[in-house]
Amino acid sequence: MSETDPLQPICDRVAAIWPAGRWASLRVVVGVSGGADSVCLLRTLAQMADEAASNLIVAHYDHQTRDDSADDAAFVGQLARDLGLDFELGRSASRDPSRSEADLRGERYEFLDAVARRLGARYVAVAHNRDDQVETILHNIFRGTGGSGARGIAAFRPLGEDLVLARPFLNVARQAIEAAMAAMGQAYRNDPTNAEPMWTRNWLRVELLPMLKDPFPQVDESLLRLGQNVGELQAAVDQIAAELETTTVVCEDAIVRIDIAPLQRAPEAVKVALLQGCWKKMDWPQAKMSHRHWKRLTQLLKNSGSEVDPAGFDLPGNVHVSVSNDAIMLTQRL
Ligand SMILES: Nc1ncnc2c1ncn2[C@@H]1O[C@H](COP(=O)(O)OP(=O)(O)OP(=O)(O)O)[C@@H](O)[C@H]1O
Repeated sequence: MSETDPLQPICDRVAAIWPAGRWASLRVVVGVSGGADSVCLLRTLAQMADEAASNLIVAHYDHQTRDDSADDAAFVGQLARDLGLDFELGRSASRDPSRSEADLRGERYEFLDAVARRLGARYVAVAHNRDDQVETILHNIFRGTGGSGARGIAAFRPLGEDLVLARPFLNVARQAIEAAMAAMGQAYRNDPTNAEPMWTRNWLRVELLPMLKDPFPQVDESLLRLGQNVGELQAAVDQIAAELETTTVVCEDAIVRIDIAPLQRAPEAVKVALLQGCWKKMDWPQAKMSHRHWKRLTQLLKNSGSEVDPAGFDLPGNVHVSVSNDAIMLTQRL
């Protein structure tokens, strides 16, 4: 590649977290909405994979949220053909305008997951970028988050067995993406909903962050550094919790038993990580577990549950808590 190749700096940034040697010989489903980010991701991966680019599968999901959404699908299909790549199109059965952002995301990931499994892919790649990471960290801080939320978006996340969600653009700024697309003359579709400050995330992007950048020009870097530092601390806490778990937690017949005494003096963050590890292991829903709920449990680990009603109490997700013989017992009532 020539030194003036506009995509090269982006390929280098991606290679720093996801070198082609790790994925180019495997099948990779690339989620392409048609916007600048995912079009750029596709072009970047195709360039990095070079001759192995035919392992890339272009996948687009038509949510049917806009009258012209079929044009996005046609655009992505044409781009796949131009690059000589396979194209998979999914289409929502619903046109219901009241579907939430989370509903749409859920449908989309279900589709990407299904395509990947059907075609034997090892990765699904999506194009969340550095600005998305900044917005996510800020959003999570405002919503109220523990260490895991302040870490932001993970670069890699398992999607069940043998399939990994990869976000190789987390170090690539939106501005660099748009500049590279312009320099290459690569067209992309604009999603008009991205510029409307109607959803909280878009409000952060369109209104708040630009406002913060005036008095704090380094706000992006500061938030990213915070996310990274918190991530490292959280990893250390998780490790301590995992070690303690081996001697204090027993899961048997759908009942989790946690010995209180050895955990009494453990720091609060370690107790929370240990408890969240139990929820994960048992596949219990955590979404409705608030700070207050975790706090209630860590209090039990602190004072041996002496003030708990013998009948116990329930937590969201129908998880029942009781205390007996110096241990907390957790079980899900179905
Ligand atoms: N309709 C689509 N079809 C295929 N892939 C898509 C589609 N929409 C989004 N993607 C993929 O997901 C990435 C992230 O998109 P977007 O930020 O809109 O969604 P999200 O997963 O809901 O993220 P967030 O949680 O930040 O809102 C895109 O860059 C693209 O790779």
